[in-house]
Amino acid sequence: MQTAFIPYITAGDPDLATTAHALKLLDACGADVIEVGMPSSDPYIDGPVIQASAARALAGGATVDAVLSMLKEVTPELSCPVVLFSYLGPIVRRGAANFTAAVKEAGVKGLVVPDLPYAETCAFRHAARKNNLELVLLITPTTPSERTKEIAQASQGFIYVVTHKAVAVGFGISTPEHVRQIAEWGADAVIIGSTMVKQLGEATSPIEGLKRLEEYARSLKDALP
Ligand SMILES: O=P(O)(O)OC[C@@H](O)[C@@H](O)c1c[nH]c2ccccc12
Repeated sequence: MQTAFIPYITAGDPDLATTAHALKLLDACGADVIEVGMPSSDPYIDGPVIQASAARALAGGATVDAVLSMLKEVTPELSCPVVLFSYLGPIVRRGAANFTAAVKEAGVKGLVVPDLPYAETCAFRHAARKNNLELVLLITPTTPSERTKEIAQASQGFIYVVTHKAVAVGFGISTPEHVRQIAEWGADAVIIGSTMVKQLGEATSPIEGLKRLEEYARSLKDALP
């Protein structure tokens, strides 16, 4: 079994033109899915690296519309699917129906809404399904097992950790050695967020950042069997 490589980047960090390049580059490096984060002003579920990255993206003018129009341009050129991470705020402001339609229009295949309470997923799933978008749900090792079963059944595409379907493991994965080890456990996918974001965020220029991102992404992809 092959373990899929799923890098995460924040849209608009440091600017949307760089994100467009980064998407093409990660696709060329063999990403199997790319997670794109919609920058949020209160990304409270994210760790410090991605929070800082979202702040830079917002300071650089990455609005919801600007992010979606960048994605609309770029997704036709990618061979791998893009999954959008968005907090509930922008979705509620636009309305679930409008938001999911705009996301679909941008060529996005799936949606992760980390602060969507499970109890609310039903209505939301309906809007997502109408637009052919897969709604990926998350569970943690402390989710009670009954609830885990329910969520695993409701999740589409993959579940962001457990049973019956593709299992994607994420949080704290940063080195080729980690990636190799997770592939040995038999996970269907590994997700790398913070350290991916650092390659762009710690660089002195977008060009240097894209170069670092490419080298880093290749080193992880090469570590997979
Ligand atoms: O950053 P890490 O430790 O590599 O973990 C991935 C995680 O950040 C990424 O999948 C992610 C980005 N935004 C999120 C919001 C909720 C859950 C997960 C995420």
